[in-house]
Amino acid sequence: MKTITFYQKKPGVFRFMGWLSYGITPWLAPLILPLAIISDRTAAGAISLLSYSSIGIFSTLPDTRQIVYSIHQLFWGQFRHHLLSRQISKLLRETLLNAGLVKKEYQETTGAKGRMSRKEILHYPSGTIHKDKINIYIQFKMIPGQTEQEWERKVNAFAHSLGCSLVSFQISRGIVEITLQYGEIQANAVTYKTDMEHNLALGYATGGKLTWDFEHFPHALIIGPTGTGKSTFIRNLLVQLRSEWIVKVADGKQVEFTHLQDLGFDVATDTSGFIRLVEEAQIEVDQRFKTMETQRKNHYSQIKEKPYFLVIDESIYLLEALSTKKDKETGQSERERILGLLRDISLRGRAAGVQLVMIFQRPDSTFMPTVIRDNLTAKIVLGGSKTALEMAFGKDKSKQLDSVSLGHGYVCIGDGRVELFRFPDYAQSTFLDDLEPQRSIVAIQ
Ligand SMILES: Nc1ncnc2c1ncn2[C@@H]1O[C@H](COP(=O)(O)OP(=O)(O)OP(=O)(O)O)[C@@H](O)[C@H]1O
Repeated sequence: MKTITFYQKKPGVFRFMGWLSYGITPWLAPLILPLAIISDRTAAGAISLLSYSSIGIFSTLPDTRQIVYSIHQLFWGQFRHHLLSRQISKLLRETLLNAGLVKKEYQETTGAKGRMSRKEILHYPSGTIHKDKINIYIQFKMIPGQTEQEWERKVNAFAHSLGCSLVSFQISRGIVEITLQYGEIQANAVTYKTDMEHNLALGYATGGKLTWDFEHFPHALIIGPTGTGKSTFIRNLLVQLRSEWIVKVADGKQVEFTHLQDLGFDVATDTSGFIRLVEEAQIEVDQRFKTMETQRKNHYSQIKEKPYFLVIDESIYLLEALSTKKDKETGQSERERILGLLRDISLRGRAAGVQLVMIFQRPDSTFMPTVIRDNLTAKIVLGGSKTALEMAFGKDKSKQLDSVSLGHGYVCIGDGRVELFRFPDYAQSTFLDDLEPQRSIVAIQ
């Protein structure tokens, strides 16, 4: 991680000249040093000439060229670093000023002819800046008298002025922390699962592979409007579900995952199939709980059960199709009954090892009651529409989040912070090719 200096005031020309001289030290030193230490000018000139000839020869020989370049970089890099600090500081000072986050003071002076003049003095907050290959981490100390709200309202301005996207924003004890992403998160490689751990890679965040530990943070909620890469993202998840785990898929779109049937998956494509899968999953929860009770255990792994996944794609289509007519006996409609079962799975699924992965195209509280939503502890938003972000992460956490480009999303696991991540583009044909050998092993067994 590199540190960038934040200049509260525009650095002067002397500082610039100082860094420039430092940057060209390897080229200036052979000229100045001999002259400085040897009083005999002819000898100094000869040493200088010898040094330059050596540098010239070293720069042309393939074996030593790299050494000369590295020495040059060491010094010149510092000068460039100064230029970057100047440039970023300038942009930040402008942003702070335009955002009204600068304290202004006026100084009145009386001139020689008794004329009064008023000078504006600007006090910028002190700050530190760090940078890695992907993010810029900015920390400002609030000026006494400033409020959190003043900063919150303007935080996006920092992202816009630096041409970055906002990754996170936090204020604590007068310290404002802003993380901006300027580089690309690389997510070229599909993650194949090679271990038995009860976790799945969701993609890549700035710190590397992003893993969802579904044992501790059960159930996933995925929201992504059409075209945001939902199906691609699900393929990235499905390919990691180990063949010995139980996987059921309700496919509301009736196209996306239907062909998984050919590979031995239990896929439901219509309403009755969807109802069956939800009922079965809830019965599974019940049965596992009963077995755990009789064996005096409290976790499904202790009764030798495997993780069970119920993946519901396009949940709204499936829930919408359910009848809302109240049953005379139970006083409950079919939709209410199924939502009740889903709620039960979401509440008791963790101990039983039954995981819900619910995918929505649009956020809609009618089909995603708060109680279910709150129990889906891994929340993922692709695309990043404001309503989707608010529904998944709540108003506070989503306030400063911008929409993201294709292949990116935001994730929040448990009570953690919202993180930007990227997932690989994963073609359907490759996915099916990848699954074929896995499932045929199960079929042979
Ligand atoms: N991670 C990614 N990087 C680059 N392109 C991607 C990525 N994920 C998906 N895409 C591209 O975006 C397009 C839409 O992807 P996908 O079909 O998965 O989206 P979707 O949200 O399921 O859309 P729909 O709801 O219309 O089916 C595809 O052309 C796909 O190649």
